[in-house]
Amino acid sequence: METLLELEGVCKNYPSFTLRDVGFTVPEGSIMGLIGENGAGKSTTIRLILNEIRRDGGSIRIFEKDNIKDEVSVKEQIGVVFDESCFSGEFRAKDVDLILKRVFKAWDRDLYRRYLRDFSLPPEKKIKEYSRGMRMKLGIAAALAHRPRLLILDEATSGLDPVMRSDILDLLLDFIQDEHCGILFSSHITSDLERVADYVTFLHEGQVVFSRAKDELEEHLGLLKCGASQLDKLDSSDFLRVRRGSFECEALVADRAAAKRKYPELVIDAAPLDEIMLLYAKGENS
Ligand SMILES: Nc1ncnc2c1ncn2[C@@H]1O[C@H](COP(=O)(O)OP(=O)(O)OP(=O)(O)O)[C@@H](O)[C@H]1O
Repeated sequence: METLLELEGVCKNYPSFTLRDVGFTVPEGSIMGLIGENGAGKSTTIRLILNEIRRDGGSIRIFEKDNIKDEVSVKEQIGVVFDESCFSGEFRAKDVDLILKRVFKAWDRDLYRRYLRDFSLPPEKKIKEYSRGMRMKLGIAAALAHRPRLLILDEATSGLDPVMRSDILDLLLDFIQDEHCGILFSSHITSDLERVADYVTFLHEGQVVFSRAKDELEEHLGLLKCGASQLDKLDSSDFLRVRRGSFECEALVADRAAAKRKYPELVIDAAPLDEIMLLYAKGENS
């Protein structure tokens, strides 16, 4: 199985933010979810992959080629969807067709028109007259109509209603039916990632906390809940992160089965992605 995208030791320094040593891979036939709180570095990572900003260290390989040296050829096979439409509001969907057929060698007009029909997007209407969901769907149609192997979505489902989000997630699942394709999908809507992602990379304050198969996370990580006095009696080396509330405390454990054996009297459930994010954002080291 080929690796579609591979980041190794990627760094970017801004005056008040550093993306440090970021690494993860997206294999063929899979969806990688990139999660993290606001400002964690998700968009910065995506902009580095697309060579829109200069990286300060590390390497990025797309289809096993360098993302800078081979930028033109790799971009021909990448579809990108941002959280805001990148087309002028004065354009119509039919103008996007005319523009992108000059940009991409593999632009498929029939496929694009089929997406417009399937998504109920009127080709004659100005984009500024579309709803947010319609603009998002137009972005997805445009990203898919040149038949990319790698689809990159930056917060593409945020601000959409559950029905529209569900449609888009179904479309993504459909896209990776072709096992040579893959998706990098950044979102802070953890339930969307829980539904479709095969792998999850969690960015926190510019660093990767983990990059693992979603099933593995569900199987191994655990969320322990107990009172403050009880927590103080437990072995803090078992915990990755701890959050102390006035009534209840939560601790994230790396090995749920081992923690259950050690503390059979306590409730230790699987840790949902939003709880993991919360514990890293608001909790403390044990
Ligand atoms: N051009 C820039 N100059 C300076 N700082 C920047 C620039 N672009 C981004 N940053 C900073 O980098 C940090 C990470 O931003 P980024 O947009 O990557 O986060 P994010 O995880 O995508 O957040 P969100 O979920 O809110 O979109 C932020 O602190 C931001 O202020």
